[in-house]
Amino acid sequence: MGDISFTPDDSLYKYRDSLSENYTPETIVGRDSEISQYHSALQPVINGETPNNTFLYGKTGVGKTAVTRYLLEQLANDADQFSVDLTVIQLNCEGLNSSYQVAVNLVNRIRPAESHISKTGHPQYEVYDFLWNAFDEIGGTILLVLDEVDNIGDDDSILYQIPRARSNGNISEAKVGIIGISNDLAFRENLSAKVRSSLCEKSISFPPYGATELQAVLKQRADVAFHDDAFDNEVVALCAAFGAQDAGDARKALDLLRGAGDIARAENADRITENHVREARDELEREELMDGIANLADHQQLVLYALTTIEAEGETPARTQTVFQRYEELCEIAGMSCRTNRRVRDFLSELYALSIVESSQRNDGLSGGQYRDHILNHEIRLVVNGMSDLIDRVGIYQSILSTIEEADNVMISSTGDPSTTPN
Ligand SMILES: Nc1ncnc2c1ncn2[C@@H]1O[C@H](COP(=O)(O)OP(=O)(O)OP(=O)(O)O)[C@@H](O)[C@H]1O
Repeated sequence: MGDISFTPDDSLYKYRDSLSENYTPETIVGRDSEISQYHSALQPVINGETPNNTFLYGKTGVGKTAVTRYLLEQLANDADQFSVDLTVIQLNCEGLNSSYQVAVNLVNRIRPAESHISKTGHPQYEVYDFLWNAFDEIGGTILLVLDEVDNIGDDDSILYQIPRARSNGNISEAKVGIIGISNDLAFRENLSAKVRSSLCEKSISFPPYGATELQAVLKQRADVAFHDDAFDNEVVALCAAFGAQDAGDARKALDLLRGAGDIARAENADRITENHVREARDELEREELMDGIANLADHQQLVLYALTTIEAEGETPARTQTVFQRYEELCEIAGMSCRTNRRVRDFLSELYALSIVESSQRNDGLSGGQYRDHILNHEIRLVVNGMSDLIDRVGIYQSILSTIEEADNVMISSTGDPSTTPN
């Protein structure tokens, strides 16, 4: 075996970790309006007043956590300077789906390890009492940052109890404010009126990033991550343009830039090109699609297989009924019993929700009726690749044969073995 030693390779990257999730950028760019609203929501803290309960909402990767971290750090510094007694408690509510569990976790977060309470052994009122006492013991101003707050799904919500605790006489020393964060856009609308009015005294919406904002975010990181001559503005602009197209998610745009850097490094290139970005995007799209397809149940995959074979015949967009007929045919080939027409319609809606399929509502001018038609949202070869296990079991449908042969040829030639490379 040849030399397998590892040597540091820093011809491209100066500090690759700055493109990772855990890196905190020195400043936040492209979120001025949200920062200004958030700043005024937090202003009472520094005045020694009761904090506003504030609710942040927006899709994933739009800076809710980054902006919160940035402002709370500044607030903690300024609180020190103006002798405001401030304590910030952060809790991610993922997996905590009742107020009871949230209250237990908060109590244990505040108490030292030796006096933690059991996760099930106390009645709810007792856990709340522990919590009020814990708050009063801390005293001063307390900000509770509850990330993924939409997990808490009960009526007698802690999101209602905490804002009321002072006026109800449960706490006397501490002034507690909640910062709730959610990427479930329907959560706020579905809250009961009483919870909404207490939790959402200030609501701040974080819209998806546009290309200009993403460009600023990426440029700032690229300057830290790469050597000056390893990238140019076109590369950053292309990642930003793709990012804006893909839901305006900064996390994905950063992943794309890092992916492009990694491909360039693997090729020993001394700078990142637009081609590296396109390759990285292909790779990320493939991974995402693979994950999406791998999580589908067999019949959902069969419906996707049906649409894929129709697309390979050049017959998409295809109506639901056409997809259903091909699905029936595939079920028969596979020796599986079919689901109903209605179930297949639901499967298509789910594939649409996962962005695997694109569907549109159409009006039939002559009959005045309405129907939906469907088309793949990705290249056939990627979808076929993601369904390879199912295709192995069901068999290769005639219309996708050439796609599979082409993919095999690519794989054979990429092995670099000239004896097996077709001419
Ligand atoms: N305006 C910004 N300036 C600099 N970096 C940013 C900005 N917005 C987001 N980022 C970076 O993008 C990534 C995702 O952002 P963040 O975690 O804040 O998203 P989020 O809205 O909280 O998403 P989620 O709901 O999934 O938690 C982080 O690495 C963050 O540092």
